[in-house]
Amino acid sequence: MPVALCTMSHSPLMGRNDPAQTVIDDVDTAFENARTFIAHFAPDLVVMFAPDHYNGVYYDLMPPFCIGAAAQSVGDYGTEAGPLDVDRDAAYTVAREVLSSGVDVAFSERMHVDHGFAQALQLLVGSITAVPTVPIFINSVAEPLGPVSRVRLLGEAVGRAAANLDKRVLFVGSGGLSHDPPVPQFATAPAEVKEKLIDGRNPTEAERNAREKRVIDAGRDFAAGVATIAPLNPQWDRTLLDVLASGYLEQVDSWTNESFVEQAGHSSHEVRTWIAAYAAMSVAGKYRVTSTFYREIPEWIAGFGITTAVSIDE
Ligand SMILES: O=C(O)CCc1cccc(O)c1O
Ligand SMILES: [Fe+2]
Repeated sequence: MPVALCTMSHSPLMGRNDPAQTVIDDVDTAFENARTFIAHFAPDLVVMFAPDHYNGVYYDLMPPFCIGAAAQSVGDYGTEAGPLDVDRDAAYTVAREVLSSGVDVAFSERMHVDHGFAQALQLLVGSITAVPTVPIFINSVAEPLGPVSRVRLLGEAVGRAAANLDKRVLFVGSGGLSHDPPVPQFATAPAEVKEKLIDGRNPTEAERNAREKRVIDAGRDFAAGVATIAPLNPQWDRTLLDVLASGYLEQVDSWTNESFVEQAGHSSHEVRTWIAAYAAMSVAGKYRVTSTFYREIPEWIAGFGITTAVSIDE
């Protein structure tokens, strides 16, 4: 069965701190093209890699990776809340293959996910229940992180599992590219924030609003050039897009986690989701990137990219 790929940046600042209308129009067109691509491919299953931002997964038990056999969206930033339409059988099959490969992935019968999953599903397929999904969490914010080579191996193992599902599988990666939104860091957080990073599920409405306001304010300051967060790095982003399109994904193995932070900001680790998706795609043979959108969008605190790809031997 054929496989296809769509990777995209997400940003909950979309619609909350918008750039010029021409930029929005360009992004809308790119998403429209991605939706057309996906509709044409007609996936039976979405296998989706996405991060979390201390809305669903916390330091009480922080896995590097987790496959969900069932998942709940927390509905942060006005995204759709409630259960995703998870294909449990496919999730178990994928988990078995990944574990057999020696990648020690966590597994959940009630994974909690945030805008990293929900916004992408809503933008690409319309809702969190539109297409059966296997959600795969990739820790992209909570230190310590393993080497990015492990993410590539995770992606390959997922790709092998997908090949045995007898389904048209769309691999999705959600996150990145270069960006440094004000996500708290455990090491430097004050005690009360530390506690929220360990066990912050079900925040009060006031707590959620305060968190979201902090990020929205940061977006406003960043676009005005007065924020203290790291700049976007379009050159780094373009290099990453080139590496992913080249098919020679082992190149990322030499990229240290420190280099991601130094060159592209703390949340650039979210491109782990793109690396995993492309690695999964690579298992089916050579692939061709069929569309690439890229634009720096400081208002959304994102080097903002959208790509689609198909197998060449399809
Ligand atoms: O609320 C948060 O913790 C971060 C929100 C956020 C902002 C910009 C780009 C992102 O990828 C993102 O996730
Ligand atoms: Fe994010």
